[in-house]
Amino acid sequence: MTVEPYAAWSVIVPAKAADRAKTRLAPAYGGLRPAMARAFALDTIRAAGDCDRVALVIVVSDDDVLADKVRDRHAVRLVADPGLDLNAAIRAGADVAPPGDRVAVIPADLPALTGPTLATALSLAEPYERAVVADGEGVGTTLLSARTPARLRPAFGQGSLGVHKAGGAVVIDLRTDSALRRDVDVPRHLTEAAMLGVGPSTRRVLERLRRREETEPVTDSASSR
Ligand SMILES: Nc1nc2c(ncn2[C@@H]2O[C@H](COP(=O)(O)OP(=O)(O)OP(=O)(O)O)[C@@H](O)[C@H]2O)c(=O)[nH]1
Ligand SMILES: C=C(OP(=O)(O)O)C(=O)O
Repeated sequence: MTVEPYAAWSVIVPAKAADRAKTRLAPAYGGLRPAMARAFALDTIRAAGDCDRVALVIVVSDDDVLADKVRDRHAVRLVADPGLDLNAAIRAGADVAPPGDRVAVIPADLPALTGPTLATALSLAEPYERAVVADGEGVGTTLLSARTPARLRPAFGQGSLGVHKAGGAVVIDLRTDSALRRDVDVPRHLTEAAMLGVGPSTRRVLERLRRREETEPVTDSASSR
């Protein structure tokens, strides 16, 4: 009997430089925001690297600290950010993916993602020319895949799920509480990700946050919020 080998996947992870990333978290977490953004990226990259379906993780970023932490990891390739926008960064990643590999892109803000969860999504996406996973709100995109890098055609941005569906991407129906659907844009999302269980880098930042909250005096106005 001939057993078909599993397809090899390249997974692109675009990550904004941490000093500019995750600005919607700034009001809640202040000075910890850059460390938090970088920790989400590190845990997302770790999960992609842990996924047994993934042959290559392509990290597109200008974040030097992040680059130093991942450059020696097995099967990670670093690509410079073209400095335009998210879709241009993804296209720069797709340009270096092996042309015969299936390719997927996930945002770098999935701190609860694990290798097996990503493997399940990639297996479900495999039969399709293009496939998409919806974020927890069912509006944005947390995974876009294509049979070849040239066919990825990323259209991330507000309401991207609808745009990707209109472009023919088939929706991969994961449970709403899948870690692959819990991107962290606002503080409530971080609470939800923490309940799912985040990776080690994000755990360390949450521990710093807890210590900071313990040492900060609670004022009357703060306690009444
Ligand atoms: N390399 C790269 N990554 C990007 C760029 N824009 C967004 N991203 C990444 O794409 C993912 C999804 O983007 P957003 O959720 O909008 O992240 P963000 O822009 O850091 O967050 P906000 O400032 O709160 O809007 C995040 O992991 C970002 O780091 C870009 O221009 N270049
Ligand atoms: C960029 C996107 O969304 P967000 O900024 O909400 O993560 C998207 O879902 O395409």
